[in-house]
Amino acid sequence: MNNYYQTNNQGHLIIGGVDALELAKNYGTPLVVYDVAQIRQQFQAFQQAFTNLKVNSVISYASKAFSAIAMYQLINQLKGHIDVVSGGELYTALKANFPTDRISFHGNNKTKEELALAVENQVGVIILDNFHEIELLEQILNNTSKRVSVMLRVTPGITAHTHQYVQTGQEDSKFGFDISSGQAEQALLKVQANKQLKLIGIHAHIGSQILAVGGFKLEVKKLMHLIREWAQKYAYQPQILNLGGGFGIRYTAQDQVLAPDIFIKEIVQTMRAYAQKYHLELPEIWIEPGRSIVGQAGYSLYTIGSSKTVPGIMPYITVDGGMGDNIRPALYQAEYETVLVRCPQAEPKQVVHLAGRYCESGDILIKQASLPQVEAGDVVAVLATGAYGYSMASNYNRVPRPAVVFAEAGHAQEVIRRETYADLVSHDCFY
Ligand SMILES: Cc1ncc(COP(=O)(O)O)c(C=O)c1O
Ligand SMILES: N[C@@H](CCCC[NH3+])C(=O)O
Repeated sequence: MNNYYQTNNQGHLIIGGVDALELAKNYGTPLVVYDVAQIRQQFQAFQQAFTNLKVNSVISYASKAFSAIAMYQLINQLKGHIDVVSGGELYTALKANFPTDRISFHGNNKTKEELALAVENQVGVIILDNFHEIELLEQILNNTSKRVSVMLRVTPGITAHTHQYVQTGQEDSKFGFDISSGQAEQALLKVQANKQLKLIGIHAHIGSQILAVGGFKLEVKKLMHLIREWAQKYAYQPQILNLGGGFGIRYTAQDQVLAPDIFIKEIVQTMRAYAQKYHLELPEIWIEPGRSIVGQAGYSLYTIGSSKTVPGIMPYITVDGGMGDNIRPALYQAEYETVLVRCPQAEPKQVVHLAGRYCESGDILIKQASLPQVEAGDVVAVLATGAYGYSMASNYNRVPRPAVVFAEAGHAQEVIRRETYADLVSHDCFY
């Protein structure tokens, strides 16, 4: 079969050494389960890749991919950094007692309150995205003696080879200071003019679910060129180059994935070559992987309910979740694979649309999914749902969001409890 899931001696799917049928029985479905060892392995693979190349580096987990107190605890155990993009993610990290000096604060429209929360909690670095934000931060620091470390997010003018909705490095992007029009340079001057802002690095992020290394090499080239220009013109050289995230994962057999060490080796080689060519010191390299840390470690378990068969039309088999817990198929036409939990290795016998339960025709989790014979009550697992699944979940149709379980070494623990109907109305007020 394949290496993307494991089974026990009863032939059932296991996740983190725990029988997935037991997980479905004990915690109910839909259920999101993470194989924690896989998260650790991915994170450590990025750390090790830099260590092998003797490069100073930071792996900052992009927590928008999956944010939870337990997840921040796990990254802390691994001595990693995190990036947060909202007051809510920051608050969650604070609740997890995540060391604030290892937090990067991102976002293209941080509010004054969010920036103040970041300053008050002494986050490691605020990644500045636009002029409005620089002004807000200056207002917060005014009349204090505080000094804040910042990076500038620049848009390098690179169109990553990925879905249009997850491209971010092209000039026509809502994120960051554009390099070619001179905005990035203006931002540099503005930040340098304020002694309370300490510019420690330059940041760029070209997009997400990128499966080839070419875009990253181009990014390095553009950024090293920029650094040379600023070194010559302003005698300024950033100590850090933050290349963002975007490393792609395997969703289906079509995705040819590169291992972290391949990406990192190519990136570092390119950076070393430009550092030598431009007579620059090699900056410390930061990356912000999100999807590649949690994506393949996550599994969504669903119970099959109704089915519909019309002669001459592909059958629909419906599960008890869908776009409320995984919006990605509807939003990006994302593709997934599914297996029958009681027997993942069973021969496929039918091709069906695996539909969700929400009141939208577009709520199809997998179009043309290959499945063995299944019946109502069977549990299926959709694979590689760990990134941007739960984190983008909604209460559409007032369906409670699922529970999330961490499984490791044969032990399972709920890390986010399932929402109840009472939770759903807990913010409603009588009129
Ligand atoms: C600034 C920044 N860093 C990191 C990421 C994480 O990307 P990914 O989950 O693709 O690794 C994103 C999202 O695309 C981002 O916008
Ligand atoms: N939500 C997107 C990724 C967004 C990356 C954020 N900058 C996805 O599911 O593919």
